[in-house]
Amino acid sequence: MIGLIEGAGVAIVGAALAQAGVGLAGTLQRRARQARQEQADAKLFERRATALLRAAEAERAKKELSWTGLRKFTIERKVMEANDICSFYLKPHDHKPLPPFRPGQYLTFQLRIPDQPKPVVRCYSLSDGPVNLDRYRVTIKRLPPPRDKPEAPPGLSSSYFHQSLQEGDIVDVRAPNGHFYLDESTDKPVVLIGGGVGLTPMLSMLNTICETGSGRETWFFYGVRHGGEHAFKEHLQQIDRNHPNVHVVACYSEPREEDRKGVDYEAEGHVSVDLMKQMLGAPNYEFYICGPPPMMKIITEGLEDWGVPESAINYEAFGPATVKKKPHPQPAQQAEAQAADDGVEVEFARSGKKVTWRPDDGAILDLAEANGVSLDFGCRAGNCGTCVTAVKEGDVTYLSEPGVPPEQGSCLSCIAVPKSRVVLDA
Ligand SMILES: NC(=O)C1=CN([C@@H]2O[C@H](COP(=O)(O)OP(=O)(O)OC[C@H]3O[C@@H](n4cnc5c(N)ncnc54)[C@H](OP(=O)(O)O)[C@@H]3O)[C@@H](O)[C@H]2O)C=CC1
Repeated sequence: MIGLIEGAGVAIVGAALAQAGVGLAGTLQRRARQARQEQADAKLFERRATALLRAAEAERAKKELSWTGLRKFTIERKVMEANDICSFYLKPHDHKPLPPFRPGQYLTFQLRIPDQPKPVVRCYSLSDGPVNLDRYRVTIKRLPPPRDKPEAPPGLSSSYFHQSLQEGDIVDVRAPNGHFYLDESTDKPVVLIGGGVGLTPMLSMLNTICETGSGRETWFFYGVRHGGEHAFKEHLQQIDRNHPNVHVVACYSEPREEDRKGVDYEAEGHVSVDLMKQMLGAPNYEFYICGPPPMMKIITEGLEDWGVPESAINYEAFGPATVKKKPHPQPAQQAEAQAADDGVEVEFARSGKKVTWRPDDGAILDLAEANGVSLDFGCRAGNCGTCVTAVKEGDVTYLSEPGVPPEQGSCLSCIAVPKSRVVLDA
């Protein structure tokens, strides 16, 4: 009996110990989880605090070091990155420090090109991060004639950069500018999308994410035709290898025989929203896009259809066919929109031309060019002010917010559209 009781006692104590053991293990596991969570929170807090400090310091340095008007820069180095794509490393000729910029911003150049009656203004994205700032870098593709118009001249300023400007030459440059830049105040997962030389601002963002040690989940989808056009290949593959939070996906639309899938590139075809759906699963990312206009249009629309809110889609467009987001007119704007659909008269007074504008014609600058009226332009994004044109009659509205609003009675023709009949001094 005693033996039985003793046996039962041992069993009870054993069970109690086992239970205590389970309880202890559970407690230890909970504590370990808690400690890991606290560690992760502390890391996140540290990263955010560092990012905020860096942003405040950058803002201070920018105010102190930025310049107005033109500043002289020496082309220190020219580096070919792929067929027809060249990087230009620019050192300030005055040897003074450079202001930081936001990853995604661009420089505006005022070029004195022989045989051109006026200085030519062009904007090129900075292609490196703003972390080690002893020089700026822009990467420029020598623009060939359009594929469907081989007889047209190649890009004026990109040819000048590639063929005429040499190491040691001096160029006039305005301070970094632009509204398209990476939001560094958040840790939200981000998707960068680049096409062709449109990879330049994305590279600036990607380098910043890596150089600042941000642990932010980052995807970079970019498309080129083949290995011959694959600029920064080794650099991007190295980033993909060395940063577990960063995933780089290269797509070739026309791979050559020697291009190896899985080695040189990851996917065949265009960068597409379908590919992103496969690889990302869900659309809860911040998206940044820069590339050829048809790519920007199709991807922007695809992302909206996938449920990405408009506020999470950021894009850069230099060039005539900017992305036109789906309009959501207020009732009061319906009549105006309808009138615009029916056509609005635009008169270029000095050229003696009257033409009808419809929404598909794009900005007034695009309309002018399509009708043989020559207007000056620079950034084609409403920032540099080169395209300012006097409005003699009527009123305009803008496709995107002007960087610097023009004087009363003038408009930025590169992003302006007529509200009603307008007469322009052009
Ligand atoms: N900061 C900025 O705003 C900058 C903007 N850019 C812009 O980037 C553009 C890049 O030009 P470029 O290098 O000549 O580009 P490419 O014409 O070489 O095109 C690059 C890649 O994009 C592909 N592509 C074409 N259409 C689509 C589409 N609908 N969807 C997905 N992919 C597509 C092309 O495929 P395919 O073989 O079918 O042609 C090609 O693989 C320029 O138009 C310029 O305006 C460039 C630099 C800076």
